[in-house]
Amino acid sequence: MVQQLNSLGLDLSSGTATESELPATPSVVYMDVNVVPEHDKEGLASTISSLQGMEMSELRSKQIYLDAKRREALDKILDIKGSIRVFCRVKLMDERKAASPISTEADKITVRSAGTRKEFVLDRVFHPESTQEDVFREVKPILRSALDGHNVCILAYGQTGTGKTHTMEGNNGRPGIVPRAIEELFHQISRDESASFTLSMSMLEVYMGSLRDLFVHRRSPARVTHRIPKCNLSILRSSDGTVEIEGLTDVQVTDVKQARRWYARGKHARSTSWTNVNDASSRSHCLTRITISRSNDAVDGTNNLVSKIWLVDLGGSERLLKTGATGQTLDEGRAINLSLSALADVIAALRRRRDHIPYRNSKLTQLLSDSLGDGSKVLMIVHVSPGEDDAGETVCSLSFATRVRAVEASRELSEDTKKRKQQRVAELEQGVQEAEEELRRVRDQMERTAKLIQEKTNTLRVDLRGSPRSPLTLNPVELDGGDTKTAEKPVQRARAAPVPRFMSSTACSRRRQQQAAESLGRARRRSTDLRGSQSHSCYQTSKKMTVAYRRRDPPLSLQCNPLNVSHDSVDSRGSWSSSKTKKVSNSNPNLRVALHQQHRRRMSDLI
Ligand SMILES: Nc1ncnc2c1ncn2[C@@H]1O[C@H](COP(=O)(O)OP(=O)(O)OP(=O)(O)O)[C@@H](O)[C@H]1O
Repeated sequence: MVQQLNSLGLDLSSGTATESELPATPSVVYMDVNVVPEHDKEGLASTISSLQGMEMSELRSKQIYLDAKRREALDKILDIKGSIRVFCRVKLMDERKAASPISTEADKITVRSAGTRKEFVLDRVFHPESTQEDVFREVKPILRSALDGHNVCILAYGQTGTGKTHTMEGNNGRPGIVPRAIEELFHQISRDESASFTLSMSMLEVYMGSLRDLFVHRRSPARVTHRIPKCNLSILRSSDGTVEIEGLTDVQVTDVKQARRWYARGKHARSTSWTNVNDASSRSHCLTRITISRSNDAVDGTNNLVSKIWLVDLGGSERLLKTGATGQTLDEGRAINLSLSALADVIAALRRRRDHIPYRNSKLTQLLSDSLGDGSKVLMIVHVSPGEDDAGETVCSLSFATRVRAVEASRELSEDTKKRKQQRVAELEQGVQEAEEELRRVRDQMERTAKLIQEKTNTLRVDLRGSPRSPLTLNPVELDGGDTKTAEKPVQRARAAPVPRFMSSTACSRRRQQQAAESLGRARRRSTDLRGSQSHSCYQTSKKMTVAYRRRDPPLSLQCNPLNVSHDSVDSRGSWSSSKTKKVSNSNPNLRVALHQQHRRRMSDLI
């Protein structure tokens, strides 16, 4: 068998057969059936079955192995680097200002002020001239681990005006982490054929301890009293620790453009809410959640993983230091103070591997509780001002960063150990790169093999159609994989004819044919269902949608709107227009069905 495959130019051991090594398309040679002796036809059929069976299954096994190897190496890298990492970004210095009291090194920042000198060691320090690209380069690997099934949390922390929003959102010319992450995720899933992915998005704001959905429709202030029912969402926690927010709008996004439009809408709602509640900009936390459903059916048909990425623009921390505030300002200051302090406590407890992690101390930590702990990857970017006037607050922010980091590793490690760690990381990174290259080669070979199978199958079909000797008159519709009903009669005729043994259908091929017919029937039924269906039926087809997305088919999303929010409610400017077809779905597929009735009730209140 191996000899047979090798004679076709497919080298299983190396997996590096090239296009030129593959045999020329034999269809021209076999157009005239008289040229194809019976024993050659048998050989062709047995080659097809070998390619379908042995070759493809070997390639698939290799793909699974390499993917596992790549993920394992990536996990090890993140473990060595630490699953909680703290970066610092120093804001670009205003030219008019005097010399900065801050000096930076790759992982160290020093603040000199009022005759004192304080040094802080972090995982990475970005100097004022660092670009958005520099920052994102360090963030990128963590996104890969989200696609591999880990929950990820990226938090921007710092005094008001130090560039948290600049880092997370950026602007048109210099996009920040969120738009870049969206683009990167779509780029990675388009290349990763080891699994199918579906992405969905939510945005919310934590203000004074209550949660507000940023994707929800808002009316003019005069009608606000009737129209903002989703400003105090509840947090649900399942027995396995998974967190879900009851009634939070979760929109499935099938491409970068769509995701960007939703993000623009969320940002817009956030700024509007600031205006509504008077200067709340630095008193709220803005959270963007991207949920990734990974289905490994492309490889082994078993695993289904759901992971999420939280991208958090935290409220300004300077209010922690302010005293003498009264009334609402004092309350807001307290709310921020409490939630940031609770966050630091949680991260410090996790870092020190404490038994009890105090998640319940704030809404923010409750929300993030399944994305901060074991198996999750956390990245906090602490923002500081380079100005002399802000030196006090800078020291406070960096002390907070150090507390979060709970220096247990790098600073206490000897230079020798540090070097060994770096070397190990470099080796693992090399391993990841090699596995990715090998995966690309395997994917190419799978494509070539599939093409070859198709060509050989076509050759046999052409032979049967065109053969003056052959009594078979197979229906072209059936031959081309068409409607099984229309193909039924000719197939029966074919059965009755004296078919060569190798051409008679096997139990396996009959089963495949049966499955194809069933899935065609299912697809038709589903597309009919979708026209008037509820959210859950759309989610059932999400896997198919991903496949369609990959193949650049006409967008199925136009038939199936898995967001439960009508597409026409989103215009190109990112503004919101009211639509009666708008519905809300829960973002956690596991809770979706259970919560379905509640959502419908909530939305019926809305309409
Ligand atoms: N690294 C940087 N390079 C250039 N401009 C920056 C940088 N960081 C911040 N800025 C600019 O400084 C201003 C304030 O930044 P930004 O709004 O991001 O601060 P913030 O920390 O999010 O404030 P707040 O807490 O009020 O939301 C913005 O105009 C922003 O474009």
